[in-house]
Amino acid sequence: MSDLGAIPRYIGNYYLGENLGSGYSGSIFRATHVHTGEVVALKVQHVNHECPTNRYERHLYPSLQGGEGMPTLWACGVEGAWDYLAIDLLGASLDNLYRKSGKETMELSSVCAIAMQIIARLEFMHSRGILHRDIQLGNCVIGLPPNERTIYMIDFGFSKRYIDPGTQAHIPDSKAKRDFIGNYWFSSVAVHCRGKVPSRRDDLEAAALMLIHLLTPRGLPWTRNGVPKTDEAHDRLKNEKKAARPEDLCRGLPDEFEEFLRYCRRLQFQECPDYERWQDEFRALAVAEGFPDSDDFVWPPVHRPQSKTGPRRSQAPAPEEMERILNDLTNMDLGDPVLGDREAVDEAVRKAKDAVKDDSAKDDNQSREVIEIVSDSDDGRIPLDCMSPKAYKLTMLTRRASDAADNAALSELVVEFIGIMQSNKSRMLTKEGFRFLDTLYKQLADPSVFIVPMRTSRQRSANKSDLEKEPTHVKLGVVARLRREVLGATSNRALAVMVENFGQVTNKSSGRTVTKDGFAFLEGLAERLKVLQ
Ligand SMILES: Nc1ncnc2c1ncn2[C@@H]1O[C@H](COP(=O)(O)OP(=O)(O)OP(=O)(O)O)[C@@H](O)[C@H]1O
Repeated sequence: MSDLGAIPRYIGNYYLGENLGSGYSGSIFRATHVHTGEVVALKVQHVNHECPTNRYERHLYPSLQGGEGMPTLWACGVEGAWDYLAIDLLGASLDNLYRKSGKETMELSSVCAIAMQIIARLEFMHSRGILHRDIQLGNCVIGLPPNERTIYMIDFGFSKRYIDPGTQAHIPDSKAKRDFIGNYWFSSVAVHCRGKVPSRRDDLEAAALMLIHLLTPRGLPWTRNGVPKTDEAHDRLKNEKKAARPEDLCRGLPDEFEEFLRYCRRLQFQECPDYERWQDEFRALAVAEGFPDSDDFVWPPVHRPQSKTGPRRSQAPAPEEMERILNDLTNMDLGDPVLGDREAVDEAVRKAKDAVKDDSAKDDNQSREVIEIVSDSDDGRIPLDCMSPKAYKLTMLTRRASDAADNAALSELVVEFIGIMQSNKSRMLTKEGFRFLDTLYKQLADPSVFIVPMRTSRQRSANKSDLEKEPTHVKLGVVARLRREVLGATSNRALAVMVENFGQVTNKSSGRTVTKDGFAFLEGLAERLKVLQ
């Protein structure tokens, strides 16, 4: 830590004012240029500091100039015993904003904006051949007006070039034991717990963990005991981090967060992340939740009347509880046979389903209520009224698919499925999308089950192993082949196998995204279903 008392009042033509923050390696002051009057943030560090981060930053800053959300470097140098950097004066860090809000979690709209902006910042830094390596809330700050909606990256003291400027070669991977670089909370499992060399994927994983942290009451589990003070405590923290499964960390959150974390962890050491795709995913999520189509970070967040922000948790009864309530209602003697009369129930169910058919595209609240009462719970995780519109529509579509009476009805549902997938910016097949394909498969594989609603998942016996045995280049061509072959299919059974293959290949693809070939296959499927009765 710098000796604050020893820092002079003037350094490099700057007059030092208020101390804005002090870190392990130095202090930051609001400072005014003595000739121009320009106000900057002056990062000051003793030249003999054991960890000369200012010196590192000074060499990296020039490569980052001009990027959105990258502070401008106004001056730098050494004066006497002091190494200084004069950079844009910025506003509060995300950490400060989050703490001061006093809320358990950040609003989903804010987190989506943070996601889009941080991914864009990393894309820029990586495009300049630099890794951040210390992504955390304290290193993301908002600008001062008029830039208060922009998030800036600061603190490049741990940053490093991963591309050799001379040879353009990527840094090599290494199994050699190395000191940990990063932070306890958000550094990736590979870097923090397994001692791997950081690369682009690890910056992204840190961002993913940070986003999940913001949406989790009391934060990520391993952050709850504070900074570890002993090696044993640090080891415990690492073990907890390593053991935490994405599905547990992201329980109750929109799927995108779990998908993003898994995606980051699947990336290879030298692989270039698909930054654009993930910015699109979080933009699409925000839009699907009814927020503006913008990555502006608006703070404090604007109140939304029909907010579904924060983790999707609901006050609605658990599925078992709901079933018990319905049973009790059915058994009650209310005089008139209302719920107790099977025929009345069946009639109500039929009407409700008709209403949904008419209204399914409109997200009608009234029909939604009816459906919730007559339908069984989805998977017990996210109640219908808490789902994103895309998830909700796909869930409704799946229910209609399980009740479909013939191929013509299935054909129409496939067309609707295409419509839902294409109306969303994200073409990723979510678990609701997979459920629709599953149901379609079941209907096609065994036509005798038509009309009987199937709510349970079942084991599929078809030749999964054949597909798994195929080499990657064959797999890549599977959807293109399906697209061609679907038009010549002669039975529902053949279509079922194709739907299954399509689901498996998409599930194995890195983005689980429905490609152009995928949509063409689905269109062909809808056509074929009309022909095969
Ligand atoms: N440009 C800036 N404008 C305003 N405040 C800033 C600026 N840069 C940093 N700060 C404040 O100073 C704090 C420390 O900054 P920074 O992280 O760059 O320094 P550091 O010495 O590397 O810190 P640490 O050792 O904690 O990583 C930040 O959390 C932030 O609150």
